[in-house]
Amino acid sequence: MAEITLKSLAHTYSANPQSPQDYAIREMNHVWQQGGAYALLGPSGCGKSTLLNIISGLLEPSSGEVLFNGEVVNALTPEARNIAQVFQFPVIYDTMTVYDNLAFPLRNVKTPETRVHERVMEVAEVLELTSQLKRKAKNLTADEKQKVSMGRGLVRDDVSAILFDEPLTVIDPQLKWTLRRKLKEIHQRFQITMVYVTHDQLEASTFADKIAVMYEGQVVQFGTPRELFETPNHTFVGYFIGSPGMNFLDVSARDGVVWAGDTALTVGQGVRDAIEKATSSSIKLGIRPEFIEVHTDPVEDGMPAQVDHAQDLGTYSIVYLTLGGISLKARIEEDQMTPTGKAWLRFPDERLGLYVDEYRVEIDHE
Ligand SMILES: Nc1ncnc2c1ncn2[C@@H]1O[C@H](COP(=O)(O)OP(=O)(O)OP(=O)(O)O)[C@@H](O)[C@H]1O
Repeated sequence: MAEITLKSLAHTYSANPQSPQDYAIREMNHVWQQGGAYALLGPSGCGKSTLLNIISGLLEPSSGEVLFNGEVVNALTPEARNIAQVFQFPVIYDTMTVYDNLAFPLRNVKTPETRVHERVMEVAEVLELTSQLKRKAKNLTADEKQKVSMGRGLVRDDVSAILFDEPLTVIDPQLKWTLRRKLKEIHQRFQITMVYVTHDQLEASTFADKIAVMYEGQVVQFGTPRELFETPNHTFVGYFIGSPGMNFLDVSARDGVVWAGDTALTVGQGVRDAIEKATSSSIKLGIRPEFIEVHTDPVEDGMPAQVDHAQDLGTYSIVYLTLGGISLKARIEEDQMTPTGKAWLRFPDERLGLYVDEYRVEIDHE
């Protein structure tokens, strides 16, 4: 098992990189601690697979170092790094039985047969493959094949880490839910460092204790699911995490008033001071749909908004609003009145995030 450190790591596929956009991984420093359950979350093309392949040794980084327990492993092959990797699509031997497929990684490192049997039976049980062990892999369904592929990744308990690259893509939605829980269970049982790549926030939150959110080749935040929700460090995290994502308003301060376009916002002194202090031309206030107070009647400090429409999602509704010229989404619970025509909004100060040049800055709420 290993702690994995990425030191000044960068990667480009371009022979002649000219700008940061030419890098699939922009220079980063990052540590995956030994025994942690991590997710690497981000949209398509942000560099997740590139990073995973650099860690496993399938790809050599353009610059920087990968360290396992403090030792540089850049020159080591994937086998020498002792990493197990589970890919999006099954990697199994069709002509072998399920048992032999699961046993393969262990036999490959000359594990005694009694131990092979123990581990194969243990992993088969967790993945509910026990009744399939004698079947030839080629006769399995796509779901079953991927379970075997995952089992092959999980069967060795002496690996440095297990890397999963969107392993549930081909799995039926109902089974996905079960397998995510199983993976978590396996992690708790074996305490192996696991990094799980996905573009699905739900998948990341169910599996991982901590999530690294990637955007344009950078880890823009590394935190618990709760931290990513409550205090996104970057506008992208605010937008990407949550359903729907965070609302952002371009703001400026003039004559002691905070403006979003031509609309004066009612915000506290701390927020106003922080906006006045910011020197950039890119200043945004962020507020989650869950935290906007929506009133059906005028309230003190309530900002009048137009209600465009509401979407009833069963236990809650999403209300689409326009404040000044700005579109906002608010989430209201089922016991709350859904406004029609007009609503009055309040932004609780402690729920507002201030973003300067896309990164969150502290607000002094005193
Ligand atoms: N072999 C390659 N040659 C050239 N460019 C590549 C190669 N592999 C990836 N890229 C580019 O590098 C960037 C990062 O790709 P990568 O596959 O790592 O992202 P990702 O987050 O894993 O995306 P996805 O979820 O779609 O797999 C993208 O712009 C991609 O087009």
